[in-house]
Amino acid sequence: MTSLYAKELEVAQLAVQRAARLTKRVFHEKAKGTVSKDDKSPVTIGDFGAQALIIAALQHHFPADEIVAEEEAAQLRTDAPLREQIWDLVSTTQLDDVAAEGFLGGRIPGADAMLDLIDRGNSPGGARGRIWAIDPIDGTKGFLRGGQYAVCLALMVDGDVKVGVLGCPNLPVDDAAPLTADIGANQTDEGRGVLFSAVVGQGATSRPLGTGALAEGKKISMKPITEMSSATFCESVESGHSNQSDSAQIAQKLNITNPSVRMDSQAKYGSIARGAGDIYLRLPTSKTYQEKIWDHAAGDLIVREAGGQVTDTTGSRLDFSRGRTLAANKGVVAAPAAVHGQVLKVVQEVLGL
Ligand SMILES: Nc1ncnc2c1ncn2[C@@H]1O[C@H](COP(=O)(O)O)[C@@H](OP(=O)(O)O)[C@H]1O
Ligand SMILES: [Mg+2]
Ligand SMILES: [Mg+2]
Ligand SMILES: [Mg+2]
Repeated sequence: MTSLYAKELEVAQLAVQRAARLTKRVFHEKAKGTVSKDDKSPVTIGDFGAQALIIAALQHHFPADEIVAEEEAAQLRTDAPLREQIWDLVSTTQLDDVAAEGFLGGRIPGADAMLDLIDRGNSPGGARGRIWAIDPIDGTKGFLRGGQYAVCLALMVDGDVKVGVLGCPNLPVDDAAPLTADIGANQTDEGRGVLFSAVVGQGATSRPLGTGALAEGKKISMKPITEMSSATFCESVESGHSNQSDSAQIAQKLNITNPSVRMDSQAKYGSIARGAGDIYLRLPTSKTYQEKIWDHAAGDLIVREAGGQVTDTTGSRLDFSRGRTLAANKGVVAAPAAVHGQVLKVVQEVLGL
C-alpha cells in the first residue's frame, strides 16, 4: 500500500531539489540580479527562477491545486533584461537524472509561460481545499551573504499542513554536525545541503540534497532537553525580524548560557527538528507585522513530526487557514513538546502577556 500523500511528497522533494539547484547556480555563476521589492526587501533572479520551476512541477501534477507563493511577475513583465536573465537560468536548470526530470514534467515552453507560472502563486489562500505554499528563497538576505537560506514548499489541505519540504543548501549534511550560523566566505559546498521532509502522521526525515534522483532518507527527531540550562536557541540574524533583546532575557530566565545561534530562514526549523539546536524563538518586533504562511508552513510540520510543539507567543497553534498571512498569530515558539510549556511561560513573562 502506498502511504498517504506519497505522490505529493515525491513531487515536492524533487521540485525543491531542482529549484535549489537553480539557486546554487545563481550564487556561484551569476551576478545575483538583486532588485528591491515595494517593502524594500531584496529579491533576486534566484527567487523568481526557483518559484517558476516549483510551480511548473506542481502545475504538471496537480493542475487544480491553488498556490500561495511569495513572488510575483509584474516587475519582470516590464523589465525585459531581468526577464531574459531569469529565463536563461530557468530554461537551463534540470535535474541530472533523466527519469526524475521527466517526472517533473520537463521544460517550461517559453519566457511568457514562465511569467504566467510565477503568477499562478497569487492565490489568496484560506481554509478550503488543497493549497501549496512556496517560499522560493527564504532568507534572501542570508542567501546574498553566503549564509543559510531555504527553498520551502508545503501542502495545506483545508488549512492544515499535510506535507512539508525544506531544501537547505548551506546546512551540513550530517544531522549530528554542530549548529553553525554562517558558512564563511571561503568554505566550499563539500558536505553541505540537506533536504528535510515531513508528512502528517508519518514523521520527519532528512537526506542529502542532491542534483538528480532522491537520496535515501532517514528519520530525524528533536533532542530531548534534560537540562534547560544547556539548551541552545536559534533565532534570526536580522534584528528587525525577531526581537533579540527579548530572547536574551528569556534565555537568562531559563539559565541558558550558550549564546543563541543566529541563522537566516527556515533552516532554524530544520536544525531544531534534527536536534542540532533546541528551541526556535521568533519574537515580534512590531504590533502590525503579520508573518507570511510561506515562512512557516513546512517548518511547522517538520518540527511537529520530529517531536516538537510549535505555537505563537500566546500559545495558539499556527493557523494557516487565514489567507496569505498568519493573521491570527504573533511570533513563534518552537521547542521539544516536553518543555514547550516551560519555555512559553517564560516567553509570556518577558513579553508581558
Ligand atoms: N518585520 C518582520 N518581522 C518578521 N519577519 C519578517 C519581517 N520582515 C520580513 N520578514 C520575513 O522574514 C523572512 C526571513 O526570516 P528569517 O529572519 O528567519 O531569516 C523573510 O523571508 P524572505 O527572505 O523569504 O523574504 C520575510 O518574509
Ligand atoms: Mg522575500
Ligand atoms: Mg521567507
Ligand atoms: Mg523568500
